[in-house]
Amino acid sequence: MNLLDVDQISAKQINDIFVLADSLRLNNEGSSTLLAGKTFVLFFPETSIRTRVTFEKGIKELGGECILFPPETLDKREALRDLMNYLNNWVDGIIVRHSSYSIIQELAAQSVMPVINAMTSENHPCEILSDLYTISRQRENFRELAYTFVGPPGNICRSWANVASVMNLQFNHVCAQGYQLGASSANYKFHTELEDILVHSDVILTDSLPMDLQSDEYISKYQITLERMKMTKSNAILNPCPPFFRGEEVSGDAISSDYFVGYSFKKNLLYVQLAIVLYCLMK
Ligand SMILES: NC(=O)NCCC[C@H](N)C(=O)O
Repeated sequence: MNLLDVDQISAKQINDIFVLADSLRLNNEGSSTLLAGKTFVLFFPETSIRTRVTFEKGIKELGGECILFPPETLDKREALRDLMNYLNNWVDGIIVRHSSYSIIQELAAQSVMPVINAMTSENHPCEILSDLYTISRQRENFRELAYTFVGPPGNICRSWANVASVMNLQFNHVCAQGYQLGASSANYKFHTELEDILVHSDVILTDSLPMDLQSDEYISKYQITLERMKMTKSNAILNPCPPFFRGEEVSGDAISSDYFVGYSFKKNLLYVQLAIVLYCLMK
């Protein structure tokens, strides 16, 4: 199977991926040859760091091989259908970061092997599944928490909204008027007043700001500062999507505080992405 976005898999499948990630994390014996003889083609821009390091490291640790191309390789004149029908001869999986989600969907439609979306402009399923996995292993009541995303309705916001609807989570989106992701639902509520919703929030999520939101007016109203984090529920956490920018969507004092869950929070990207690879190969 493919992993194109979180709203294309079920809550049970997400749970199965999380259980697989547990066993990889706890380093079950014999796992080191699970991908022996398997070859993965990766399409990543040179600027990708975390997602690529963890996919490549994980695949190699389980005995698999990675062949890396820049995503522009997919923008050549050759029809993707032709490219995929050649790759189908030799390759066991495709992992692709490309701005265009429709290119990834087209690759998947032509592929006999799993295609995994490693981020598009529309969505970022692997990152969000990894974040939710980490929260779920730190907080047993993760399904009852209030998740508040403050920022643009981009790829990170959209994948959080999608996972919220699959897992039936309470997801708040806070941004300026006009930046709503979609209609309100049981799992998606849009707000323009940050302070009003912080008091009901357990997990604060951010993404970097596009140019049109990098104004003093927006930043003073919506930046996550230490003072604002103090308004949240007890035990609340701040999980900014990297790369994050101090002085823009988050303040330096919020990042230096105990609310920031830290760099180790992303450690599970390695296990969750590998679990996704193994799960997609099995199904
Ligand atoms: N760690 C990552 O994979 N970063 C995600 C960056 C998300 C950001 N909205 C972007 O599209 O560049």
